[in-house]
Amino acid sequence: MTDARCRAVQNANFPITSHAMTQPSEQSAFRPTPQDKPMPLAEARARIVDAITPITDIEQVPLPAALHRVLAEQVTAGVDVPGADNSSMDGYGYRAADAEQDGATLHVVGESLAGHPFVGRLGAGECVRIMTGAVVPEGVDTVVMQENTRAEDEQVVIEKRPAPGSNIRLAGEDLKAGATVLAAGHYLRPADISVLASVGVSEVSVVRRPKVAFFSTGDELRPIDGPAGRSLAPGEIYDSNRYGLAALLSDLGMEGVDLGVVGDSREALRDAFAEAAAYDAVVTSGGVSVGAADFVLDVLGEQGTVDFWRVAIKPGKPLAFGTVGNARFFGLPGNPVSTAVTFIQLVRPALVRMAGGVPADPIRFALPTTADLRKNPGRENFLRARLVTHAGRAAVEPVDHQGSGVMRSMSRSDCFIVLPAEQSDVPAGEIVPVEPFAQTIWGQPDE
Ligand SMILES: Nc1nc2c(c(=O)[nH]1)N[C@H]1C(S)=C(S)[C@@H](COP(=O)(O)OP(=O)(O)OC[C@H]3O[C@@H](n4cnc5c(N)ncnc54)[C@H](O)[C@@H]3O)O[C@H]1N2
Ligand code: MOO
Repeated sequence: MTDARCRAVQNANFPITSHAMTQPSEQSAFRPTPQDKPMPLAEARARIVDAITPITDIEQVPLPAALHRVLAEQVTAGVDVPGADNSSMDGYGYRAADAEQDGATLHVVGESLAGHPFVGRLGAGECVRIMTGAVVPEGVDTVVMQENTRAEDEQVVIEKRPAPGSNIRLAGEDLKAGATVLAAGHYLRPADISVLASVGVSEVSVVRRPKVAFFSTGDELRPIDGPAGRSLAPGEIYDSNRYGLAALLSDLGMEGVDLGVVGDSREALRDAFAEAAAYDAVVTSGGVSVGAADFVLDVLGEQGTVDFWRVAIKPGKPLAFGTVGNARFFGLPGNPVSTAVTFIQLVRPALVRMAGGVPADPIRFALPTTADLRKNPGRENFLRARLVTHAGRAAVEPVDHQGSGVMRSMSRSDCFIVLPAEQSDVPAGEIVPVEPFAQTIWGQPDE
Protein backbone atom coordinates (compact mmCIF):
# COMPACT_ATOMS: atom_id res chain seq x y z
CA MET A 1 0.00 0.00 0.00
CA THR A 2 1.28 3.44 -0.82
CA ASP A 3 1.85 6.05 1.76
CA ALA A 4 -0.69 8.28 0.08
CA ARG A 5 -3.42 5.67 0.47
CA CYS A 6 -2.60 5.18 4.16
CA ARG A 7 -2.68 8.88 4.77
CA ALA A 8 -6.00 9.25 2.96
CA VAL A 9 -7.63 6.55 5.04
CA GLN A 10 -6.13 7.79 8.27
CA ASN A 11 -7.40 11.27 7.61
CA ALA A 12 -10.79 10.25 6.29
CA ASN A 13 -12.26 10.05 9.80
CA PHE A 14 -14.41 7.18 8.55
CA PRO A 15 -17.35 6.05 10.65
CA ILE A 16 -15.87 3.22 12.58
CA THR A 17 -19.27 2.04 13.73
CA SER A 18 -20.57 1.48 10.19
CA HIS A 19 -21.46 -2.07 9.29
CA ALA A 20 -19.10 -2.05 6.34
CA MET A 21 -16.18 -1.44 8.64
CA THR A 22 -16.91 -4.51 10.70
CA GLN A 23 -16.91 -6.93 7.76
CA PRO A 24 -13.78 -8.33 6.18
CA SER A 25 -13.95 -6.45 2.92
CA GLU A 26 -11.86 -4.45 0.54
CA GLN A 27 -11.78 -1.61 3.03
CA SER A 28 -10.20 -3.89 5.59
CA ALA A 29 -7.24 -4.20 3.26
CA PHE A 30 -6.09 -0.92 4.84
CA ARG A 31 -2.72 -1.51 6.47
CA PRO A 32 -0.69 1.20 8.10
CA THR A 33 3.05 0.94 7.51
CA PRO A 34 6.04 1.70 9.74
CA GLN A 35 6.66 4.72 7.51
CA ASP A 36 3.50 6.34 8.89
CA LYS A 37 4.14 8.70 11.75
CA PRO A 38 2.89 7.34 15.09
CA MET A 39 -0.19 9.23 16.27
CA PRO A 40 0.14 11.68 19.19
CA LEU A 41 -1.38 10.20 22.35
CA ALA A 42 -4.01 12.94 22.79
CA GLU A 43 -5.24 12.39 19.24
CA ALA A 44 -5.29 8.60 19.67
CA ARG A 45 -7.23 8.93 22.89
CA ALA A 46 -9.80 11.31 21.39
CA ARG A 47 -10.14 9.13 18.33
CA ILE A 48 -10.64 5.96 20.35
CA VAL A 49 -13.12 7.52 22.77
CA ASP A 50 -15.09 9.05 19.85
CA ALA A 51 -15.26 5.67 18.15
CA ILE A 52 -16.84 3.98 21.16
CA THR A 53 -20.59 3.47 21.23
CA PRO A 54 -21.81 3.33 24.83
CA ILE A 55 -23.71 0.18 25.78
CA THR A 56 -27.44 0.81 26.13
CA ASP A 57 -28.55 -2.55 27.60
CA ILE A 58 -30.09 -1.98 31.01
CA GLU A 59 -30.17 -4.15 34.11
CA GLN A 60 -32.26 -3.59 37.25
CA VAL A 61 -30.22 -4.18 40.38
CA PRO A 62 -31.00 -3.80 44.08
CA LEU A 63 -29.36 -0.65 45.45
CA PRO A 64 -26.69 -2.46 47.51
CA ALA A 65 -25.48 -4.20 44.31
CA ALA A 66 -25.27 -0.94 42.35
CA LEU A 67 -21.90 0.20 43.74
CA HIS A 68 -19.41 0.91 40.92
CA ARG A 69 -22.08 0.60 38.26
CA VAL A 70 -23.23 3.34 35.86
CA LEU A 71 -26.79 4.67 36.12
CA ALA A 72 -28.74 3.98 32.94
CA GLU A 73 -31.57 6.39 33.77
CA GLN A 74 -31.75 9.53 35.82
CA VAL A 75 -33.19 9.21 39.30
CA THR A 76 -35.75 11.77 40.50
CA ALA A 77 -36.46 12.43 44.17
CA GLY A 78 -39.89 11.19 45.29
CA VAL A 79 -39.60 12.97 48.63
CA ASP A 80 -37.97 16.05 50.15
CA VAL A 81 -34.67 15.46 51.96
CA PRO A 82 -34.91 16.23 54.79
CA GLY A 83 -38.63 15.52 54.85
CA ALA A 84 -39.41 18.19 57.48
CA ASP A 85 -37.74 21.13 59.21
CA ASN A 86 -35.63 19.53 61.92
CA SER A 87 -33.09 20.40 64.57
CA SER A 88 -29.34 20.17 63.96
CA MET A 89 -28.58 20.25 67.69
CA ASP A 90 -29.71 18.73 70.96
CA GLY A 91 -31.22 21.70 72.82
CA TYR A 92 -34.42 23.75 73.08
CA GLY A 93 -36.71 25.01 70.34
CA TYR A 94 -38.52 28.33 70.87
CA ARG A 95 -39.68 31.53 69.19
CA ALA A 96 -36.87 34.06 68.85
CA ALA A 97 -39.33 36.82 69.75
CA ASP A 98 -39.70 35.23 73.23
CA ALA A 99 -35.99 35.60 74.08
CA GLU A 100 -34.98 39.17 73.34
CA GLN A 101 -31.90 39.01 75.54
CA ASP A 102 -29.54 36.47 77.08
CA GLY A 103 -30.95 35.08 80.31
CA ALA A 104 -34.52 34.81 79.03
CA THR A 105 -36.48 32.09 80.83
CA LEU A 106 -38.96 29.86 78.95
CA HIS A 107 -41.43 27.23 80.06
CA VAL A 108 -40.66 23.70 78.80
CA VAL A 109 -43.93 22.22 77.50
CA GLY A 110 -42.74 18.99 75.94
CA GLU A 111 -40.15 17.08 73.94
CA SER A 112 -39.45 16.39 70.29
CA LEU A 113 -37.22 13.38 69.62
CA ALA A 114 -36.06 11.97 66.28
CA GLY A 115 -38.88 9.62 65.31
CA HIS A 116 -41.20 11.01 68.02
CA PRO A 117 -42.33 14.51 67.06
CA PHE A 118 -43.94 16.90 69.55
CA VAL A 119 -47.62 17.17 68.80
CA GLY A 120 -49.08 20.63 69.23
CA ARG A 121 -48.23 24.23 68.72
CA LEU A 122 -45.98 26.39 70.81
CA GLY A 123 -47.52 29.28 72.75
CA ALA A 124 -45.87 32.55 73.88
CA GLY A 125 -43.03 32.07 76.38
CA GLU A 126 -42.90 28.33 75.74
CA CYS A 127 -40.22 26.00 74.43
CA VAL A 128 -39.69 22.28 73.77
CA ARG A 129 -36.68 20.12 74.51
CA ILE A 130 -35.57 18.98 71.09
CA MET A 131 -32.98 16.45 69.85
CA THR A 132 -30.83 16.39 66.73
CA GLY A 133 -32.94 15.25 63.78
CA ALA A 134 -36.26 15.75 65.59
CA VAL A 135 -39.04 17.57 63.71
CA VAL A 136 -39.28 21.24 64.65
CA PRO A 137 -42.77 21.80 66.13
CA GLU A 138 -45.10 24.41 64.70
CA GLY A 139 -44.28 27.84 66.07
CA VAL A 140 -40.60 27.11 66.77
CA ASP A 141 -38.23 29.22 64.68
CA THR A 142 -34.93 28.85 66.58
CA VAL A 143 -33.03 26.13 68.42
CA VAL A 144 -30.45 26.85 71.10
CA MET A 145 -27.87 24.15 71.85
CA GLN A 146 -28.16 22.55 75.26
CA GLU A 147 -24.69 23.70 76.37
CA ASN A 148 -25.87 27.34 76.17
CA THR A 149 -28.83 26.80 78.50
CA ARG A 150 -29.52 26.02 82.14
CA ALA A 151 -32.46 23.82 83.06
CA GLU A 152 -34.44 24.75 86.20
CA ASP A 153 -37.35 22.38 86.95
CA GLU A 154 -39.96 23.02 84.23
CA GLN A 155 -38.10 26.10 83.03
CA VAL A 156 -35.01 26.68 80.96
CA VAL A 157 -32.78 29.74 80.98
CA ILE A 158 -31.23 30.68 77.65
CA GLU A 159 -27.82 31.89 78.75
CA LYS A 160 -26.43 32.59 75.30
CA ARG A 161 -28.93 33.14 72.49
CA PRO A 162 -28.07 32.04 68.96
CA ALA A 163 -29.12 34.23 66.02
CA PRO A 164 -32.82 33.84 65.21
CA GLY A 165 -33.41 30.88 62.86
CA SER A 166 -30.28 29.03 64.06
CA ASN A 167 -29.84 25.26 64.18
CA ILE A 168 -32.80 24.40 61.98
CA ARG A 169 -32.30 22.30 58.84
CA LEU A 170 -35.04 23.16 56.38
CA ALA A 171 -37.23 20.61 54.63
CA GLY A 172 -35.85 19.88 51.13
CA GLU A 173 -32.57 21.76 51.69
CA ASP A 174 -30.60 18.73 50.44
CA LEU A 175 -33.08 17.59 47.77
CA LYS A 176 -36.58 18.72 46.81
CA ALA A 177 -39.19 16.18 45.67
CA GLY A 178 -39.13 16.16 41.86
CA ALA A 179 -35.47 17.24 41.60
CA THR A 180 -32.88 15.16 39.72
CA VAL A 181 -30.91 13.18 42.28
CA LEU A 182 -28.37 11.74 39.83
CA ALA A 183 -28.22 11.88 36.04
CA ALA A 184 -27.95 8.97 33.62
CA GLY A 185 -24.27 8.14 33.17
CA HIS A 186 -23.43 8.76 36.84
CA TYR A 187 -20.84 6.30 38.16
CA LEU A 188 -22.09 5.13 41.54
CA ARG A 189 -19.71 5.58 44.45
CA PRO A 190 -20.47 4.89 48.12
CA ALA A 191 -21.82 8.43 48.71
CA ASP A 192 -24.21 8.01 45.77
CA ILE A 193 -25.61 4.79 47.24
CA SER A 194 -26.30 6.74 50.43
CA VAL A 195 -27.95 9.63 48.52
CA LEU A 196 -30.17 7.19 46.60
CA ALA A 197 -31.19 5.46 49.82
CA SER A 198 -32.03 8.88 51.31
CA VAL A 199 -34.84 9.26 48.75
CA GLY A 200 -36.04 5.70 49.31
CA VAL A 201 -34.71 4.17 46.08
CA SER A 202 -34.39 0.41 46.51
CA GLU A 203 -33.56 -0.60 42.92
CA VAL A 204 -31.79 1.21 40.11
CA SER A 205 -31.37 0.79 36.37
CA VAL A 206 -27.72 0.37 35.50
CA VAL A 207 -25.86 -0.18 32.25
CA ARG A 208 -24.78 -3.75 31.50
CA ARG A 209 -21.08 -4.19 32.17
CA PRO A 210 -18.95 -4.45 29.03
CA LYS A 211 -17.80 -7.99 28.29
CA VAL A 212 -14.15 -7.74 27.40
CA ALA A 213 -12.33 -10.72 25.89
CA PHE A 214 -8.57 -10.78 26.33
CA PHE A 215 -5.73 -13.02 25.30
CA SER A 216 -1.98 -12.89 25.10
CA THR A 217 0.00 -13.94 22.06
CA GLY A 218 3.44 -15.52 21.89
CA ASP A 219 4.98 -18.97 21.50
CA GLU A 220 7.27 -18.23 24.43
CA LEU A 221 4.43 -17.85 26.93
CA ARG A 222 3.68 -20.36 29.63
CA PRO A 223 0.51 -20.01 31.73
CA ILE A 224 1.21 -19.93 35.47
CA ASP A 225 -1.28 -22.76 35.93
CA GLY A 226 0.43 -25.11 33.45
CA PRO A 227 1.43 -28.74 34.22
CA ALA A 228 2.48 -28.88 37.85
CA GLY A 229 6.16 -29.19 38.51
CA ARG A 230 7.28 -28.52 34.94
CA SER A 231 10.02 -25.93 34.88
CA LEU A 232 10.26 -23.35 32.12
CA ALA A 233 11.77 -24.74 28.92
CA PRO A 234 14.61 -22.72 27.35
CA GLY A 235 13.18 -19.53 25.89
CA GLU A 236 9.88 -19.81 27.76
CA ILE A 237 8.63 -17.09 30.10
CA TYR A 238 5.57 -16.91 32.30
CA ASP A 239 2.62 -15.16 30.69
CA SER A 240 2.39 -12.23 33.08
CA ASN A 241 0.43 -9.85 30.86
CA ARG A 242 -2.75 -11.89 30.74
CA TYR A 243 -2.98 -11.89 34.52
CA GLY A 244 -2.14 -8.20 34.62
CA LEU A 245 -4.85 -7.47 32.06
CA ALA A 246 -7.39 -9.53 34.01
CA ALA A 247 -6.57 -7.45 37.08
CA LEU A 248 -6.79 -4.13 35.21
CA LEU A 249 -10.19 -5.11 33.78
CA SER A 250 -11.51 -6.29 37.09
CA ASP A 251 -10.26 -3.11 38.79
CA LEU A 252 -12.28 -1.13 36.24
CA GLY A 253 -15.43 -3.19 36.90
CA MET A 254 -15.47 -4.86 33.49
CA GLU A 255 -16.51 -8.45 32.89
CA GLY A 256 -13.25 -9.95 31.61
CA VAL A 257 -13.32 -13.14 29.53
CA ASP A 258 -9.96 -14.91 29.44
CA LEU A 259 -9.30 -16.53 26.06
CA GLY A 260 -5.89 -17.83 27.12
CA VAL A 261 -2.56 -17.82 25.29
CA VAL A 262 -2.58 -17.81 21.50
CA GLY A 263 0.48 -18.99 19.60
CA ASP A 264 2.37 -16.94 17.04
CA SER A 265 0.59 -18.21 13.94
CA ARG A 266 -1.97 -16.68 11.63
CA GLU A 267 -4.25 -19.72 11.99
CA ALA A 268 -4.28 -19.61 15.78
CA LEU A 269 -4.91 -15.86 15.71
CA ARG A 270 -7.75 -16.22 13.19
CA ASP A 271 -9.50 -18.70 15.51
CA ALA A 272 -8.97 -16.43 18.50
CA PHE A 273 -10.25 -13.36 16.62
CA ALA A 274 -13.33 -15.30 15.48
CA GLU A 275 -14.12 -16.21 19.08
CA ALA A 276 -13.35 -12.74 20.42
CA ALA A 277 -15.59 -11.03 17.85
CA ALA A 278 -18.67 -11.91 19.91
CA TYR A 279 -17.72 -9.61 22.81
CA ASP A 280 -17.99 -5.85 23.31
CA ALA A 281 -14.23 -5.34 23.27
CA VAL A 282 -11.10 -7.35 22.75
CA VAL A 283 -7.75 -6.60 24.36
CA THR A 284 -4.63 -8.52 23.33
CA SER A 285 -0.97 -8.32 24.25
CA GLY A 286 1.97 -8.89 21.96
CA GLY A 287 2.56 -9.51 18.28
CA VAL A 288 1.79 -5.96 17.10
CA SER A 289 5.28 -4.89 16.12
CA VAL A 290 7.20 -5.62 12.91
CA GLY A 291 8.85 -8.91 13.93
CA ALA A 292 8.77 -12.15 11.93
CA ALA A 293 6.16 -13.57 14.34
CA ASP A 294 4.02 -10.42 14.74
CA PHE A 295 0.76 -11.28 12.97
CA VAL A 296 -1.84 -9.44 15.02
CA LEU A 297 -2.06 -6.45 12.67
CA ASP A 298 -2.30 -8.71 9.60
CA VAL A 299 -5.08 -10.83 11.05
CA LEU A 300 -6.88 -7.74 12.33
CA GLY A 301 -6.79 -6.41 8.76
CA GLU A 302 -8.13 -9.71 7.40
CA GLN A 303 -10.84 -10.40 9.95
CA GLY A 304 -11.75 -6.91 11.03
CA THR A 305 -10.64 -3.36 10.42
CA VAL A 306 -7.61 -1.32 11.42
CA ASP A 307 -8.32 2.25 12.43
CA PHE A 308 -4.74 3.15 13.34
CA TRP A 309 -1.49 1.58 14.43
CA ARG A 310 1.26 3.10 16.51
CA VAL A 311 1.07 5.89 19.04
CA ALA A 312 3.90 8.30 19.78
CA ILE A 313 4.44 7.21 23.38
CA LYS A 314 7.18 5.38 25.20
CA PRO A 315 6.59 2.74 26.27
CA GLY A 316 3.72 1.54 24.11
CA LYS A 317 4.31 2.64 20.54
CA PRO A 318 3.04 -0.29 18.44
CA LEU A 319 -0.59 -0.23 19.63
CA ALA A 320 -3.27 -1.22 17.11
CA PHE A 321 -6.87 -0.02 17.31
CA GLY A 322 -9.71 -1.31 15.16
CA THR A 323 -12.73 -3.59 15.16
CA VAL A 324 -13.32 -7.29 14.99
CA GLY A 325 -16.96 -8.23 14.41
CA ASN A 326 -18.90 -5.83 16.60
CA ALA A 327 -16.10 -5.61 19.12
CA ARG A 328 -13.64 -2.76 19.50
CA PHE A 329 -10.14 -4.13 19.23
CA PHE A 330 -7.11 -3.00 21.22
CA GLY A 331 -3.88 -4.74 20.24
CA LEU A 332 -1.47 -3.77 23.00
CA PRO A 333 2.30 -4.21 22.71
CA GLY A 334 3.78 -7.23 24.45
CA ASN A 335 6.42 -5.62 26.64
CA PRO A 336 4.68 -5.76 30.03
CA VAL A 337 5.10 -2.08 30.94
CA SER A 338 3.93 -1.11 27.44
CA THR A 339 0.84 -3.27 27.91
CA ALA A 340 0.01 -1.62 31.23
CA VAL A 341 0.73 1.94 30.07
CA THR A 342 -1.36 1.63 26.90
CA PHE A 343 -4.20 0.04 28.86
CA ILE A 344 -4.20 2.90 31.36
CA GLN A 345 -3.84 5.65 28.78
CA LEU A 346 -6.07 4.37 25.99
CA VAL A 347 -8.11 1.29 26.83
CA ARG A 348 -9.35 2.53 30.18
CA PRO A 349 -11.06 5.72 28.91
CA ALA A 350 -12.58 3.73 26.05
CA LEU A 351 -14.06 1.13 28.39
CA VAL A 352 -15.37 3.80 30.76
CA ARG A 353 -17.27 5.30 27.82
CA MET A 354 -18.41 1.89 26.61
CA ALA A 355 -19.76 1.23 30.13
CA GLY A 356 -21.97 4.33 29.78
CA GLY A 357 -19.66 6.50 31.90
CA VAL A 358 -17.72 9.69 31.35
CA PRO A 359 -13.94 9.24 31.06
CA ALA A 360 -12.25 11.77 33.34
CA ASP A 361 -9.34 13.80 32.01
CA PRO A 362 -6.08 12.63 33.58
CA ILE A 363 -5.01 14.69 36.58
CA ARG A 364 -1.49 16.06 36.30
CA PHE A 365 0.48 18.25 38.64
CA ALA A 366 3.98 19.69 38.62
CA LEU A 367 6.80 18.52 40.91
CA PRO A 368 10.61 18.70 40.87
CA THR A 369 12.39 15.50 39.85
CA THR A 370 14.97 14.20 42.34
CA ALA A 371 17.14 12.71 39.57
CA ASP A 372 18.25 13.44 36.00
CA LEU A 373 15.88 12.07 33.35
CA ARG A 374 17.06 10.69 30.02
CA LYS A 375 14.81 11.55 27.10
CA ASN A 376 15.17 11.52 23.32
CA PRO A 377 12.83 13.88 21.48
CA GLY A 378 10.12 12.08 19.49
CA ARG A 379 7.67 10.24 21.74
CA GLU A 380 5.77 11.33 24.86
CA ASN A 381 7.41 9.38 27.72
CA PHE A 382 5.72 7.75 30.70
CA LEU A 383 8.48 7.23 33.27
CA ARG A 384 7.60 5.27 36.36
CA ALA A 385 8.18 7.17 39.58
CA ARG A 386 7.30 7.67 43.22
CA LEU A 387 5.91 10.66 45.06
CA VAL A 388 8.40 11.50 47.81
CA THR A 389 9.34 14.18 50.28
CA HIS A 390 12.76 15.50 49.35
CA ALA A 391 14.48 18.11 51.53
CA GLY A 392 11.13 18.74 53.22
CA ARG A 393 9.21 19.32 49.96
CA ALA A 394 7.04 17.22 47.68
CA ALA A 395 9.02 15.81 44.77
CA VAL A 396 9.00 12.93 42.33
CA GLU A 397 11.65 10.22 42.20
CA PRO A 398 12.00 8.11 39.05
CA VAL A 399 12.67 4.40 39.64
CA ASP A 400 16.04 3.09 38.48
CA HIS A 401 15.13 0.71 35.68
CA GLN A 402 12.87 2.21 33.03
CA GLY A 403 12.96 -0.65 30.47
CA SER A 404 9.56 -1.54 29.00
CA GLY A 405 10.14 -5.15 30.08
CA VAL A 406 10.81 -4.21 33.71
CA MET A 407 7.37 -4.62 35.28
CA ARG A 408 8.77 -4.03 38.76
CA SER A 409 9.23 -0.43 37.64
CA MET A 410 5.41 -0.16 37.72
CA SER A 411 4.90 -2.18 40.83
CA ARG A 412 7.39 -0.02 42.76
CA SER A 413 5.84 3.22 41.49
CA ASP A 414 2.77 5.25 42.27
CA CYS A 415 2.86 7.75 39.41
CA PHE A 416 4.12 8.56 35.94
CA ILE A 417 6.43 11.40 35.07
CA VAL A 418 5.01 12.50 31.72
CA LEU A 419 7.55 14.11 29.42
CA PRO A 420 6.20 15.77 26.27
CA ALA A 421 7.24 14.40 22.87
CA GLU A 422 9.63 17.24 22.00
CA GLN A 423 11.36 17.21 25.42
CA SER A 424 15.01 16.15 25.70
CA ASP A 425 17.03 15.27 28.86
CA VAL A 426 15.82 16.86 32.10
CA PRO A 427 18.26 17.70 34.92
CA ALA A 428 17.46 16.91 38.56
CA GLY A 429 15.54 19.72 40.25
CA GLU A 430 13.50 20.67 37.15
CA ILE A 431 9.74 20.76 37.49
CA VAL A 432 8.05 17.94 35.57
CA PRO A 433 4.41 16.90 34.98
CA VAL A 434 3.31 14.02 37.21
CA GLU A 435 0.26 11.80 36.76
CA PRO A 436 -0.64 9.73 39.85
CA PHE A 437 -1.79 6.13 39.34
CA ALA A 438 -4.53 6.60 41.93
CA GLN A 439 -6.78 9.16 40.34
CA THR A 440 -10.35 9.62 39.28
CA ILE A 441 -11.02 7.54 36.21
CA TRP A 442 -14.77 7.91 36.15
CA GLY A 443 -15.92 11.47 35.57
CA GLN A 444 -19.57 12.41 36.05
CA PRO A 445 -22.19 13.78 33.66
CA ASP A 446 -23.34 17.38 34.10
CA GLU A 447 -26.03 17.31 36.76
N1 LIG B 1 12.31 -3.37 14.64
C1 LIG B 1 11.52 -2.96 15.60
N2 LIG B 1 11.38 -3.72 16.68
C2 LIG B 1 10.58 -3.33 17.67
C3 LIG B 1 9.89 -2.11 17.59
C4 LIG B 1 10.02 -1.34 16.43
O1 LIG B 1 9.44 -0.25 16.29
N3 LIG B 1 10.84 -1.81 15.46
N4 LIG B 1 9.12 -1.73 18.63
C5 LIG B 1 9.50 -2.22 19.93
C6 LIG B 1 8.50 -1.88 20.89
S1 LIG B 1 8.41 -0.25 21.27
C7 LIG B 1 7.75 -2.81 21.52
S2 LIG B 1 6.77 -2.35 22.83
C8 LIG B 1 7.78 -4.20 21.17
C9 LIG B 1 6.35 -4.70 21.01
O2 LIG B 1 6.32 -5.79 20.26
P1 LIG B 1 5.11 -6.79 20.20
O3 LIG B 1 3.85 -6.16 20.58
O4 LIG B 1 5.17 -7.44 18.90
O5 LIG B 1 5.43 -7.77 21.39
P2 LIG B 1 6.20 -9.14 21.34
O6 LIG B 1 7.30 -9.07 20.37
O7 LIG B 1 5.21 -10.19 21.22
O8 LIG B 1 6.79 -9.12 22.79
C10 LIG B 1 7.63 -8.11 23.25
C11 LIG B 1 8.28 -8.54 24.56
O9 LIG B 1 7.29 -8.72 25.53
C12 LIG B 1 7.30 -10.06 26.02
N5 LIG B 1 5.93 -10.49 26.22
C13 LIG B 1 5.01 -10.60 25.25
N6 LIG B 1 3.86 -11.05 25.77
C14 LIG B 1 4.06 -11.24 27.06
C15 LIG B 1 3.25 -11.72 28.13
N7 LIG B 1 1.98 -12.09 27.92
N8 LIG B 1 3.76 -11.79 29.36
C16 LIG B 1 5.05 -11.41 29.58
N9 LIG B 1 5.87 -10.94 28.61
C17 LIG B 1 5.38 -10.87 27.37
C18 LIG B 1 7.95 -10.84 24.93
O10 LIG B 1 8.48 -12.05 25.38
C19 LIG B 1 8.98 -9.87 24.44
O11 LIG B 1 10.10 -9.86 25.27
O12 LIG B 1 8.48 -4.39 19.98
C20 LIG B 1 9.76 -3.72 19.94
N10 LIG B 1 10.44 -4.12 18.79
O1 MOO C 1 7.76 1.54 23.29
MO1 MOO C 1 7.80 -0.20 23.47
O2 MOO C 1 6.16 -0.13 23.83
O3 MOO C 1 8.28 0.24 24.98
O4 MOO C 1 9.35 -0.94 24.02
